[in-house]
Amino acid sequence: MAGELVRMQNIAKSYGRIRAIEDVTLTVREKEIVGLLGDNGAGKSTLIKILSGAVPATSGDIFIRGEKVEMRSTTDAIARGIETIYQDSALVPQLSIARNLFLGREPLKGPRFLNRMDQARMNEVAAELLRQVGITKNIAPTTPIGALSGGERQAVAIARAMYFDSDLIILDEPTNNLGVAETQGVLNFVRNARNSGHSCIFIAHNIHHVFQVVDRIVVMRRGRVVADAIDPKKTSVEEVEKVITGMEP
Ligand SMILES: Nc1ncnc2c1ncn2[C@@H]1O[C@H](COP(=O)(O)OP(=O)(O)OP(=O)(O)O)[C@@H](O)[C@H]1O
Repeated sequence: MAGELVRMQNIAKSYGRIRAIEDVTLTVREKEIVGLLGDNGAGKSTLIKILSGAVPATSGDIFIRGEKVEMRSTTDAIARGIETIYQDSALVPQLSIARNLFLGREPLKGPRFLNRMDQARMNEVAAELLRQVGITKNIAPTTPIGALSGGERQAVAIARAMYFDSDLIILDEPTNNLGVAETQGVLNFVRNARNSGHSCIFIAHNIHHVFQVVDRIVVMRRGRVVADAIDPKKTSVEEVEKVITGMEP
């Protein structure tokens, strides 16, 4: 079995007097796709915000490949190989696809002190990535992000995480507001992510989408993990719905 990539151990988070999550332990193995499910307010977003460095935990520890780490900012998390993709993920609509792919990590050309971006190289890599993530329509790397559909934007954000070789890609509701074909595109990217050696945490309200791509389902309810080893191949959507709502016998 593949090794453990991430372990969040006994994590708690309070916002003032509100306990958003309590004593949560979550692990993700190498090349594993974990589906994180739970009703509104169950604590899913809070948990992944802690892992992505966006908010600090009140208590608990995070380990990456067994080493204890501090996630003080999203930059810390990205440096540790954890990339989070939200709906409309930090892409700049006015900038081109190529510029968005390299945002903050642009390749340079000529002497370093001139700080000149290598536009041709960015376009070349972007064109190849667009092909890899299945944007086969004739979209040039110089197209502004603002001209793309929701699904195509997700594809660009996922391509970015894959190109910079993030170990763990967190997708928070990536299929929200997407059409059928675009949704299938995103689900394909997730499958490809595993095939190319990445791990994912996939959060979606649509359980059917989660069932299609994940290796294991974790369910949160009222700030706690109530199930963490559900195999989607061995259960039904209805059974998982019961766990989510707390209606199981
Ligand atoms: N910034 C905040 N300040 C105060 N309370 C918060 C804050 N963020 C989240 N909470 C509370 O923490 C709890 C967990 O919320 P969280 O957003 O993590 O749940 P979720 O499972 O992601 O829900 P959803 O599916 O609706 O996004 C909720 O009770 C929520 O109201």
